[in-house]
Amino acid sequence: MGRRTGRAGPGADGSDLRRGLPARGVNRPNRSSAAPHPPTVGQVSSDTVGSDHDTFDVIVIGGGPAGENAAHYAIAGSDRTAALIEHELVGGECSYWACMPSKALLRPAQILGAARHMPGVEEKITAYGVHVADVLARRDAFTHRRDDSSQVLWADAIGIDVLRGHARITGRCAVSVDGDRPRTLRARHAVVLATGTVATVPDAPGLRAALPWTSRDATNLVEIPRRVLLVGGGVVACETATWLRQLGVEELTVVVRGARLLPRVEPFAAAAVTDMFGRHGIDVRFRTEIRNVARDDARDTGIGRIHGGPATVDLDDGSTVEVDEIVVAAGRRPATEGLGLGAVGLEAGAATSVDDHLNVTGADGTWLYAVGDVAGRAALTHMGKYQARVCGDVIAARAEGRDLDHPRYRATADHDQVPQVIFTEPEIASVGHTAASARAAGLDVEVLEVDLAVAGSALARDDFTGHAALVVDRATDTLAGATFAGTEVAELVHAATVALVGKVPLDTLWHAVPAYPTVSEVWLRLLETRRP
Ligand SMILES: Cc1cc2nc3c(=O)[nH]c(=O)nc-3n(C[C@H](O)[C@H](O)[C@H](O)COP(=O)(O)OP(=O)(O)OC[C@H]3O[C@@H](n4cnc5c(N)ncnc54)[C@H](O)[C@@H]3O)c2cc1C
Ligand SMILES: NC(=O)c1ccc[n+]([C@@H]2O[C@H](COP(=O)([O-])OP(=O)(O)OC[C@H]3O[C@@H](n4cnc5c(N)ncnc54)[C@H](O)[C@@H]3O)[C@@H](O)[C@H]2O)c1
Repeated sequence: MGRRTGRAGPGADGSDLRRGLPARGVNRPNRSSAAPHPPTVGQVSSDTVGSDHDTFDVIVIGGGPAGENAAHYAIAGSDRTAALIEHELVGGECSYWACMPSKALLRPAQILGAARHMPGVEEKITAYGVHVADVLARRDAFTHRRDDSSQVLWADAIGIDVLRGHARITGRCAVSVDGDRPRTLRARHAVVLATGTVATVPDAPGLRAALPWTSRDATNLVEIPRRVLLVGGGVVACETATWLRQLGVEELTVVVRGARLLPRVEPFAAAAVTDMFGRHGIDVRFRTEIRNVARDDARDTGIGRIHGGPATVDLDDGSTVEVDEIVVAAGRRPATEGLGLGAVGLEAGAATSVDDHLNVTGADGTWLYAVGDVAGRAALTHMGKYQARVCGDVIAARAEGRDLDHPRYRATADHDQVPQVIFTEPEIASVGHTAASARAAGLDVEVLEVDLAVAGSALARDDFTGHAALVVDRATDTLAGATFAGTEVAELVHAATVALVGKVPLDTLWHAVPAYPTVSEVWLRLLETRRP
């Protein structure tokens, strides 16, 4: 594809310029036959997927949410060209294997839970659980059954060339791509690493040979094992335990190396999830690791299918558990293996770090950037897309000779302003510091805490419970962090993010009056705790 002019200018986010296309994947999927069908703009042909141009203004390696947005922002409103190189599916981990399928699996049981606690509705559904086949079908609709053609269509429509194959840096501004048509590309302005992370499997004897599930199997499950051993106590492990139990896993044992679940959230929030696991009969073993795994009949039966016969797992608490599947959720490592970092003086296969312009530290000059999980900051889709927007804007500014003396050219939100929602039962929505991390960072903080019990929460559903905490920096009387743990609290966190990023003093927040009767009235209760 050659140079183009007159493209749409940058919007607030990559998604809003997918004009005329069904929003999907990391943004909003085209998920039912009722959804609009893509118009016949920019038909993708084999010529488009792999053009003959070898020089691009910008080369992005990795077509996940971060890579897509970086490419988009770097060229939007200009005649610059971009290549987006992807060795699997355009849309990345988030669209097919992580955020989208996992949240699609979790939501139906949440709705059922709400209905079960709503007089006038509960009488109709008490006896029923989720309909597993329909839940899996809805999940498949959200992941487009791992067909990325509409993502490619979007890229093509806005002037990004999608190249299929594994990319490797071969020198400054030089990238080779293997695949059907191996070629070497050159970048005029920038190369962006957006390769994400891959799941790690601990080195316990017999574990790898047992072919355990990783998060890819758990999010794309097609068979529901009756007995599962889940390894890990982080976000992936806790969300996975939630949907496995909801979908009918009968015996679920969670092996946690540390002393608690979710070590990076407020202790009260982690304790609420632990309590809920207990109530659902999930057996959580803290300070425990796998000592040995034996599985005679391990077979690669495919993603989300049970990988052979029963496995016998010896744990270092002296117990033995027999299960039908093992799920490993024990963390991830940056996808930098075989990426050629060694060719430009960086450590081959190692993690990268970046400065606030998203330039890779240790690289010679400003041509090499990293965004998303591989950048080593917050491993979250929204933060990767944010970094990508900053990175794309920086590339554009440098290409056009503009100076970078403007806040939009620095990824400052990566520092202590990161929001996250953990979609467990209860949900945990947080931004910024916990009380402990604030104190560890040297802040003098006051913590305001209340239970989530206002008219809005009582009206929302009969079993609404939760707890909220604001971490207040005494020096500025502004928020350093906020955590909400409770029923459907996800949407509460953005108000906290705005207050934190905007450095709104608490005296000013008093005048931000929450509407009645909404769950947001918890803000009033929190501020009331400070009244003399
Ligand atoms: C189970 C699970 C659930 C999650 N849920 C959430 C959630 O609810 N909310 C949230 O914010 N985050 C969530 N995350 C995290 C989220 O998935 C990541 O933060 C996000 O996918 C990172 O985007 P990325 O573009 O940096 O990388 P990725 O999405 O991993 O994309 C990287 C792409 O690069 C490609 N690639 C890698 N190396 C090469 C190469 N050498 N050549 C060509 N292509 C290459 C890969 O194939 C991939 O498509 C979840 C993660 C998991 C595992
Ligand atoms: N809703 C969301 O925002 C969401 C959902 C899923 C994942 N994510 C993000 O994806 C990233 C990856 O999440 P994750 O949960 O895979 O990683 P993680 O690093 O957060 O958690 C991994 C856990 O596994 C444990 N562990 C490691 N080795 C072990 C072993 N040998 N035995 C037992 N336990 C072991 C660790 O102690 C840790 O608690 C995180 O940044 C997370 O925030 C976000």
